[in-house]
Amino acid sequence: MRHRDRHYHARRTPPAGGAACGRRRDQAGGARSVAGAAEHAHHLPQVLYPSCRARGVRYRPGTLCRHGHRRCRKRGVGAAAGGRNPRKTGNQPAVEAWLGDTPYQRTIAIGSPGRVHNSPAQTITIDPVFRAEQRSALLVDFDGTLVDIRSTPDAVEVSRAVIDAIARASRRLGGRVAIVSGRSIAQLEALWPGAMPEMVMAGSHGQELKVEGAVQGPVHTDLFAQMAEAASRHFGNGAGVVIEEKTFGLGVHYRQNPAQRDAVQAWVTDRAREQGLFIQQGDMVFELRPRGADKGDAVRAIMALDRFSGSRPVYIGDDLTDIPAFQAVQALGGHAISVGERTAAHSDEQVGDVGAVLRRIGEMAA
Ligand SMILES: O=P(O)(O)OC[C@H]1O[C@H](O[C@H]2O[C@H](CO)[C@@H](O)[C@H](O)[C@H]2O)[C@H](O)[C@@H](O)[C@@H]1O
Repeated sequence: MRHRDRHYHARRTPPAGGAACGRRRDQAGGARSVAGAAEHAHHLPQVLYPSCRARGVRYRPGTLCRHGHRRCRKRGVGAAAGGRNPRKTGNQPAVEAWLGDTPYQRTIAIGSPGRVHNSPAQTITIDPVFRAEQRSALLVDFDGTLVDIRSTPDAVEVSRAVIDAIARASRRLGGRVAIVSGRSIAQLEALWPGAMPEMVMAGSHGQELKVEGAVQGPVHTDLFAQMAEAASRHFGNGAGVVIEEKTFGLGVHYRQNPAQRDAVQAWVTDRAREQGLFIQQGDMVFELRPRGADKGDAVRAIMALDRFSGSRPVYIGDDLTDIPAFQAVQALGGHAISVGERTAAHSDEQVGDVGAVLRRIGEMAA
C-alpha cells in the first residue's frame, strides 16, 4: 500500500527570524530549512532560572509550584489552596523571567505579593491579574496529540473539537499557537483545510516552516519518490507495510504487521547508508529524511519569531520525534507535556490521550 504526498509546490521563503529582524539570513538557507534559527538567537527569551523538573508531581488548576508552574501541586512547595502559601513564600526563589514586551518583564515572584527573600532579584510586586499562562505560547504536535493514531497515515481526521480548541487558544494567546509535525506542511494543509491562515506550522520534522502563509523549506527532490517506488517493489502488496511518500522524506510503516519491524529497519538502514539520510524512528514507523533539522530546531525557529519572542513555550507531543522539542522548550524555560507513556520520562507533565490534550489546551485558553 502506498500513500503519496504530492501537493508540494515552491513558495516564497520568509526570513526565519521575523519581520523585525535586521539580520539577513543566508538565502541558501532556504534549502537548509529552519536550522539557521541560531542566527536569530538575539530574539530568544532570557531565562534566569530553569523550569521545574520535579517528577511525580500532581497537578491542579490554579495552584503554583515554587518554580512558577501554575498547576504544580507537589506538597510542601507553596501550593496550598488557591496557589498561595505565605509560610513558604519567604523561602521561594524567584522564577523565570521573560524579558520581552510583557508588562511582567521583570523577574516574577510566585507567592503572596510583596517582598521576595533569598532571591538575587529585586523586590517586586506581583500584578494581581498575573496568570502564568497569559504569556505562553502553545506548540503542539499533530499525530497522536491532536488526532488519534489510525492504521494508515491518511485515515486520520481533524475533529471539530480540535479546530475549536486551537482557534480559542490562538485568540487567548495572541496568535502564539503553532503546529510542529513530522508530516509535511502540504500533508497538514490537506488534512486540515482552512486551518487558520495565521497559524504557524513547522512540518517535515523541522525542515519546513510556514509563517504568514509562506513556506520555507528544502529544495524539492525526486529522491523520495524514487525510494517510495523501490520500497513498494521490495515489500510488495500484502506484507502489511505501508509506504508513505512525503515531500521531504519517506515513511515505512509496519503498524499493520509488527512482525515486519526488523525487515523495515534493515531496508531503511541500507537506504540511509546509501543516500546519507537520517533515520527517524516513530510510532510503528521508520522514516528516512535529510540530516539536519529536527523538531528542536523548529521550536527554536518559532520562538525566534516576533509574535512568539519573549513568551514561555508549552509543547505537547507524544512521540520520539518530539523529544528534541521537549528539550528545546525546557532550555527556553518552558514546559513539556507528553501524551501517553512513550516520552513521559522527558517531559514535565503527562496527559493521557487526545481528549486530555484538548482539555489541557482548554485550560490554557480559559
Ligand atoms: O510529528 P507528528 O505530527 O506526530 O507526525 C509523526 C508521523 O505521524 C504519522 O504517522 C503516525 O500516525 C499514523 C496515523 O495515525 C500512523 O498510521 C503511523 O503508524 C504513525 O507513525 C505520519 O504518517 C508521519 O508522516 C509523521 O511523520
